[in-house]
This record gives sequence, C-alpha cells and structure tokens, in this order.
Amino acid sequence: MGDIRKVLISDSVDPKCKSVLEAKGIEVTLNTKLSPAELVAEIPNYDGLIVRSATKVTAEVIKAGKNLKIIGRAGTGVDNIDIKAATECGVIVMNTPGGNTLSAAEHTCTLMVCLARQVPQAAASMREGRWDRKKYMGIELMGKTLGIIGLGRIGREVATRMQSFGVRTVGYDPIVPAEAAKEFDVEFFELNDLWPECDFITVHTPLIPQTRGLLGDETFAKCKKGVRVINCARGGIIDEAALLRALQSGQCAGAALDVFEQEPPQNTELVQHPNVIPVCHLGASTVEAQSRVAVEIAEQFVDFNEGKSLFGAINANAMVKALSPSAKSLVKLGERLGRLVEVLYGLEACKELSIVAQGPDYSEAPSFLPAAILSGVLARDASGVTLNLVNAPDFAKKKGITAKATYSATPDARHSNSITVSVGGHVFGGTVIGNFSPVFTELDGKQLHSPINATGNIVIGQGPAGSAPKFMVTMAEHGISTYACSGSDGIGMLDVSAVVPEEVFNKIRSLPDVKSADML
Ligand SMILES: NC(=O)c1ccc[n+]([C@@H]2O[C@H](COP(=O)([O-])OP(=O)(O)OC[C@H]3O[C@@H](n4cnc5c(N)ncnc54)[C@H](O)[C@@H]3O)[C@@H](O)[C@H]2O)c1
Ligand SMILES: O=C(O)[C@H](O)COP(=O)(O)O
Repeated sequence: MGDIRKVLISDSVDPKCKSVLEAKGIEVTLNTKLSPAELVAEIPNYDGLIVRSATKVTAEVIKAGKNLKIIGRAGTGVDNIDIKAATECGVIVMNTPGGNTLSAAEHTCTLMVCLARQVPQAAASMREGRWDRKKYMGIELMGKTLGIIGLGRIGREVATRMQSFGVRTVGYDPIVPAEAAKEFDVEFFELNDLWPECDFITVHTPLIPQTRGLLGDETFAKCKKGVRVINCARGGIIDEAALLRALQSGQCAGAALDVFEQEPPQNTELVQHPNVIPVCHLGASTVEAQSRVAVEIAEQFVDFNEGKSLFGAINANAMVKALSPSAKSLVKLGERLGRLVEVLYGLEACKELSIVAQGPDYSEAPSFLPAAILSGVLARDASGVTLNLVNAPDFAKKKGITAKATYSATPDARHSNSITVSVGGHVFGGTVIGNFSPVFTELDGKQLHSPINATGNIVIGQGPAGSAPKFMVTMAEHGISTYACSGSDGIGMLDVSAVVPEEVFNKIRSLPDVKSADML
C-alpha cells in the first residue's frame, strides 16, 4: 500500500470507482452534497480527492488539504481544478482523457443533426399542443461544410462520424499538421481562412486564454451568414454575449450548447432564444462513459499507489520515472544530497547545480534527480510547504536556481551506479545499496572510506582534523551515540542515534576552530 489510504469522492461518479479503490484496501467516502466551506473543512482528512466538473477544487481547498497528495478528475476537462495551486502544494492532478471521448463526439453529432432539423424545438411545440409542420423546415447535411476547431480526440471522432452524412470536414488545430488532418479526411485551414468556409462550426479545444472567445463578434462577422455553431467543449470558447447578438441579427442561424460560461447558465436570454438548443452539460453522461472514467480514475490511483505508473498525471513530469522502490530510494538520496550542499554552503551558493548520474541502472535518473535535489536544497526555505518532485522545480525557478543533470553509462571507479551533485566546484556523491539504502560516498571530491547512511540522523560539521571525536564526546554527554563517522579535508559526517538539540550544537560550535555544525 502506498500513500493513498483515504479518498473522498465529491461528485456523482459511477459506484465502480469506489469498488475498485476499496478492493485495494483504500477507504472511500462518497459525499456529493458538500458545500464549498464543508469541502474545505473535510479535505484535511483525505489523501486523495476524486471529482467530475461540479466540484470546484479551488486554491483554498488545496491549501486546506494538508494530507492531500492526489486529485483525480473522472473525465477530461480540468478547468474546475486550480492546477497552479495544486502544483505549488506538490499535489498531483490526473484525469482520464479518453474515457468519455466517444460519448462527447456522439453528443456533438446529435446536436448538429438537431440544429439542422430543430428536433428539440419541434418536440417542445408538440408538447404544447401544436402541429407546426411549416415552422420547422430544416436543412440537409449532405454537402454542407463543418468546421472543426480543435482536432484532438473528440474533434477527430466528430469528423469521421459526420463524413458518413456526406458532410465536408475542414478544421484547424495549432499542433496538428495538415498532412495529419488529411489522414482523417479533414482539410486543414488556417483560422482566418476557415470561417467563411463553414455552414456549421464545432469547437473541441480546452478553455485556455487562447481559446476564450474564439468565436466572438469579430469572428462571427467573418462567417457565412446563417452559420450554425455547436459548443460541446467548454463554456466561454464561444462568447455568449456575441453569440446572442449574432443570433439576433441572423448572422448565426442556430446554436447548440452543451456547456456554458457559468453552469447552470445565468444568460437566460441566450438559453430561451428559439434558435438555441441548450443542454445541461450532458456530453459525458452515458452509462458507458461514466463506467469507463470511474474505473479508469480508480485504477490510475491504484497504479500510482502501487508504484506502477502515473498515467493521466498532468502536473508531475519529474515523477513519472520515479515510482519504483529503487527510484524512490534514489529520490531520497537526491533530497539528502541537496540538503547537504545547502547546509554546508547556503542557498546563495547553490544557484547552479550540476548533477551527474552514472552507471547502467541510473539511465532514467536525470528525469527526476534535479527535482529531488532541488527539494533538498530548498527545504529550509519553503515557508512551511513540503517540497516534492511536483512543486520543487517551480519553487526553484522562482528563486532563480537551476539544476541540470547528465547521464553517463560508464560507472565511476568505485560504484557500479552513482550520482554526484556539484556546486561551485564542490562535488558530493552517493549511491543506493541494494534497492533501499541510500548512502553518501563522496564529500567535497573525496571518496569516504566507508559510506554513510543518508537517511539517518546526520550531523555535518566543518572543522580541523580531529574534531569528530570531540563532537562525539559532547553528544555522548547528552546521551547521543554515534553509529558511524566519516569525513575528509575539514568536513565530517556522523550518523547519530537522535536529532541533536540546539543547546548541544551550541557546545559543539564553541569547540576550538569548529566552523560549523548542523543537523542535515
Ligand atoms: N461536454 C462534455 O461533457 C465534454 C466531454 C469531454 C470533453 N469535453 C471537453 O472537450 C474539449 C476537447 O476534449 P478532447 O478530449 O478532444 O481534448 P484533446 O486534448 O484531445 O484535444 C484538444 C485539441 O485542441 C487543440 N487546441 C488547443 N488550442 C487550440 C486553439 N487555440 N485553436 C484550435 N485548437 C486548439 C489542441 O491542440 C488539441 O489537439 C475539452 O475542453 C474537454 O474538456 C467536454
Ligand atoms: O470534460 C469533461 O470530461 C466533460 O465536460 C464531462 O464533465 P462531467 O464529468 O462533469 O460530465
């Protein structure tokens, strides 16, 4: 069992999610009725949180989650989660990106067909006792052009489905080359050229600054008169006020909206417009999609807990290769080496860290060692935030600290695998013995005659040769014994039986010629 023992599910997620987690011994609470304030009060009791789009996982919630390690989104969009705050607090965020793709694509196609034939409006009018055959004259889809903005998972599935109606599909996506779009029969257009081509436009992008208001007054004006639009992605990609104006002027002949700038929507004039088909965010609401995303997020939590994978994580690059027990030991060693150089030379001297991983087993280490070492270097400067592989790189950036790692397959002369970190010409190193025992092996460029356990209570001191026995005597007078001692050229390292109290350190520091003495 890993670190995730208690999980809160705060949205209505398929019960399979709870079952998969509980089968692995994880305690699960399902509570979909928490107010924002109640969530803030409850969250400290949990290691993990699972949501859909209803729960707003704000910075306040994340900061209150003192034990929170992971937030899972049973679905795609993570705009209801404050990713920046999660990253700063070292909390992993993951989603299940593909689980509801087909349902969202089918829903988009359904809405497009409804726009062409006004089926929802006709059904509503019949329920009101009318038989308005003339009013609901539709258009055929055959031969019409659909513009797809965002050619990711859903955009492509929409394209291939609508092609079966004889619809010509054109599209734009900043990261999809024209040749790749051609493979699923989408003609690529730059955005400016795309607008006048389309009878229908559907958006399938995330809501990010570049896509907010993508369809607005300016772009509606570039469209064919009578264009119909669909938003099954996120409210705000189509500017609601501009859409209402385009509907009122007839520039837009119809809009099908599954998502809104505010949910439930506040813009009632838009929702009530006769040419709008409003739907209460149902893109992913199918039995199949809900079952899939529920199982997927639970299995992703379990895999993370068991050190198998970090599939679906969107803010934990440095962690992806650091899940195995041996990698975890190497992360620990990295943290301790980082701490060692900071304790000896201070933060200012640690602005540029150069890291080398050597030996056949450490080829993946450069992907996570910089973050591990940085979390040690910055540990005393993080104002109460616990640093880890998720948040240390961001913290370091803010402090102007860089860490670069290189890899060499050739082992060093003494160890088959080793890591070193250098600051200002001072080199410190270590290795992991077996899979679980991180040890220091090199102090300021000198190999230690015997390695020192890097996870123990380590005292590090600087002073003249012969200082170490005096350190030991002083600590022994206060009941602290020394398990191991090693050192070189003025730096000594002692593995001791307990954390040394400040008053004892003060005695040690007052010994003749001792430059420094600290707990690591
Ligand atoms: N309505 C629902 O219930 C529902 C269900 C699932 C997903 N969604 C939403 O649908 C959207 C798409 O999901 P997906 O799984 O296809 O995502 P995806 O990541 O597979 O695809 C999104 C695509 O948008 C592209 N993109 C980014 N910026 C762009 C820009 N400025 N212009 C054009 N394209 C841009 C990306 O390059 C990417 O290819 C997301 O917003 C997601 O939250 C909604
Ligand atoms: O981004 C998504 O996955 C969809 O918008 C679905 O949201 P939901 O899980 O709240 O239905």
